[in-house]
Amino acid sequence: MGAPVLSCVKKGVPEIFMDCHMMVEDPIKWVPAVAEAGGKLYTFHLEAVSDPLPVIKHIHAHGMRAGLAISPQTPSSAITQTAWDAADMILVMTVHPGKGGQKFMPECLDKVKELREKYGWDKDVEVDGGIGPGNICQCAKAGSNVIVAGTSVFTASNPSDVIGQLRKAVDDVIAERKK
Ligand SMILES: O=C(CO)[C@@H](O)[C@H](O)COP(=O)(O)O
Repeated sequence: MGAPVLSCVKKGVPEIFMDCHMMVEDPIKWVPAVAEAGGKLYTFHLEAVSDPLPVIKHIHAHGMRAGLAISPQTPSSAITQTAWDAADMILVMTVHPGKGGQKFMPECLDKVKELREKYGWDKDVEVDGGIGPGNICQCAKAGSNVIVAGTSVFTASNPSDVIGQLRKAVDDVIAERKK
């Protein structure tokens, strides 16, 4: 899905917040087009760049929030303090990026825990891949507060009920942590 599709979605739903996960080789290249199309959060892969900071600066200069993603093979230690401070969100993939419908990899949640222990709660930590009502509590307890769910929502007989369950699990953990 590229910028032309984003433009059409934005036209149909003007108030939409488009979180754009860019699984591309040269992420800096697509920043202007995605911003122009109405993207609000531009997430790119750490594995695709030698230094994430220039890309993050470019994203911010185009008026978007910047997300930094790590794939299952990349350790949490690859997210440096500088990268954490510069990004608005870290995405910890819980499947190998590429397609929906894959099996959730629970071991990836250790990285969410490590990031929270090391850096705290001043940034969003998103998880993506194989997530649904059956594993959302694990994700939320590990420290993720932004959830991507495809198959579990789109194949549900009542998608809004599934979304409600995902939201509640995250909200409950956040409320518990604030006590
Ligand atoms: O882009 C990706 C994986 O590459 C994800 O966004 C998935 O598409 C999420 O779908 P499910 O894993 O929830 O089916």
